[in-house]
Amino acid sequence: MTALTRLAATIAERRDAADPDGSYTAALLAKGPEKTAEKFGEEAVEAVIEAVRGDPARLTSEAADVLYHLLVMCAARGVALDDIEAELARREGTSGHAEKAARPR
Ligand SMILES: N=c1c2ncn([C@@H]3O[C@H](COP(=O)(O)OP(=O)(O)OP(=O)(O)O)[C@@H](O)[C@H]3O)c2ncn1[C@@H]1O[C@H](COP(=O)(O)O)[C@@H](O)[C@H]1O
Repeated sequence: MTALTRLAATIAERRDAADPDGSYTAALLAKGPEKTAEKFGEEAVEAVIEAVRGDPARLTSEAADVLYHLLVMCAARGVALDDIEAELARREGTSGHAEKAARPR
């Protein structure tokens, strides 16, 4: 099991059972899906800033925040890491250029 898989399972547990006083994840989810989306957006912008600045260690840290907040945002809407992995698997082998060219106009 990867750290990402364990993190997704922890987030689902916190969503379904945890006390917001003892869990940041539960406290954030208790504020609603819109708040989780806002936090994801903030963290994504921080990662963009670090990508532009170019320090790999700081970008790694911000990227970890982005993945955590992405999973919390998706959990708030009932989307699991398994669902995202299935979508990625469906796309495997299809070039981004080919997918774009096949879109309805
Ligand atoms: N990976 C993370 C993780 N990454 C970031 N964060 C938290 O995300 C928060 C982001 O900080 P900010 O200052 O941007 O946000 P904020 O303090 O909520 O401020 P507001 O803007 O919301 O007012 C910090 O409290 C970080 O600690 C995380 N909190 C939890 N996890 C994982 O989730 C697990 C469960 O955590 P709990 O739910 O707290 O038990 C942990 O064991 C970790 O594995």
